[in-house]
Amino acid sequence: MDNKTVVLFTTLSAIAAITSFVIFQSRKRTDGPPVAAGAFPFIGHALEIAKGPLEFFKNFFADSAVDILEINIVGKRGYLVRGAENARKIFTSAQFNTRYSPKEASIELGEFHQGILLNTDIESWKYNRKMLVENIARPRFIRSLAPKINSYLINIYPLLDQLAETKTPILANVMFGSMSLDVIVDIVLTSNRHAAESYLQTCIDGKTRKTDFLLDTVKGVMEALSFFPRTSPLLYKFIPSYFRKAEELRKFIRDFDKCTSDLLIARQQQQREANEEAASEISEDLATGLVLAMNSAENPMTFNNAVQILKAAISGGADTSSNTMSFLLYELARHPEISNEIHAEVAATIANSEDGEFNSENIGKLPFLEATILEITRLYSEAQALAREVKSDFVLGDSVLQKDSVVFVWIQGNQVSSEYWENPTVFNPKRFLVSKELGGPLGHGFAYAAFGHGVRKCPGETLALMEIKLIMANLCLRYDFELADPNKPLEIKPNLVLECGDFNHWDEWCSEKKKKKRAKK
Ligand code: HEM
Repeated sequence: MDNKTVVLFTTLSAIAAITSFVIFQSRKRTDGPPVAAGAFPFIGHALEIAKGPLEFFKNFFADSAVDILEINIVGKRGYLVRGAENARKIFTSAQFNTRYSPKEASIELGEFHQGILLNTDIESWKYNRKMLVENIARPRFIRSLAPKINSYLINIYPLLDQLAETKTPILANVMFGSMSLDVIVDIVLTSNRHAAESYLQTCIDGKTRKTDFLLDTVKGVMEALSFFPRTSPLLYKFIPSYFRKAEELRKFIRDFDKCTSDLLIARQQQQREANEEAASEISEDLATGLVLAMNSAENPMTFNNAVQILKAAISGGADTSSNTMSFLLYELARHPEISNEIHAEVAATIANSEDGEFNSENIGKLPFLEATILEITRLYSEAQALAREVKSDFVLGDSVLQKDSVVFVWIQGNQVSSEYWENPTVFNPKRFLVSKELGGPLGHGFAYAAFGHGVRKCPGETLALMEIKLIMANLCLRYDFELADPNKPLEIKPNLVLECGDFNHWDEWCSEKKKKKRAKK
């Protein structure tokens, strides 16, 4: 074992597991930009089990002399790996095409040999992923987003205007949570939900927010995706509180299955009944693409596959985009100079647009906004570490990752490491304006991998970047943001994805006066 590799064996006794999980449940990060891992299957488990030596873990990774940390949990060998070069080697090797997920967890989540995210069966994963990508990453599909999102936002502005007028605080994470689910459901199903409108209306009326079945279900599913892979089955089989939690989460999984199945059945019915003209009108979304694939004469897609793909798109696309926009808004509220620069860029672009709207062309001409979005995904990476199975012995630096182990690439560690970034914890979008032609994810080198890389990289990356750009361009054009309580620390919850907590938010939208001044410019 060389000096770049440290071995730490943690023996998992039942007591340690129980203690660690209680700690896991109760821990919330409240400090600034996150620096430690805590998300994605298993890594949270690993770190929480080692709660005692947690500082020890952190220190290893703060010390750039340590690149590979070996751990042993429940008899499974694992490695936590940092460093851009190590990330490159793992992401670009053909053997790392399976994300690790304990079998019991995959079964609980309905992802065992089906689905996309935690599917370890290569054949069905490849098929489902290909069908998803063929639908949601097509240039035509991406182009169709601008009019959809513009018309969705039209109903939101009058409400935001009222809130700005009265300086009523709203919760950004609730607004973006609702908005991003509304948008993804519209994108995949052309179905109009109005959850964000309804939330903003309750803020105006001073009432309590109504519950939203789909939003709560998707949130529950995200929690289940975090809970089952991290929790020993011994706990949720035999300890009453865990048993109850597991039952509660299973209900969300069943509800989500039922809900997506019903939506697909409805779309099949709609497709059957529609005449040709009407059918072509609803053919731009994912659900229709799936129904067409099910009807295909050659190798038709099964209903189950279609449901899995729909579920992957809705669950994969809701929380990630929502948290990213919430973190972005938080930083914009703290950095008005950046918010103003984005405003100037979007205002100049819109001034040249004939209809005064963003479209698939002019939205591509916002380099500063794009850089700001990448910077926020660097500082607040939705996935903290990416897990891959090691299928055969793999030489990494001076070490050998052993066959049948699991390796976690600590992307957040790389993304805030001073080895790769100047003033790494400072929010500075300008660093993404300079193309260093470093290769790797989005051309910014392997120290940045917020959407992953390689065969398992995020299939929704283009869609997400377009969606966030459209929403943020429109909001930055119209409003300024301010924190209700600038002294309140940002609450970050490392669940499956990095969740943005409440930050009693932007109470002051731009005043009428400021809006008019901006409009004149
Ligand atoms: C800001 C938004 C988003 C972020 C930061 C994000 C990030 C990620 C990351 C880091 C991964 C793991 C990649 C890897 O292991 O190499 C992933 C996987 C995935 N994402 Fe996203 N994502 C976002 C939006 C979306 C959207 C909009 C969709 C769907 C429409 C989506 C669907 C998926 C799916 C299905 C996977 C699993 C892919 C596989 O295992 O083959 N994501 N995402």
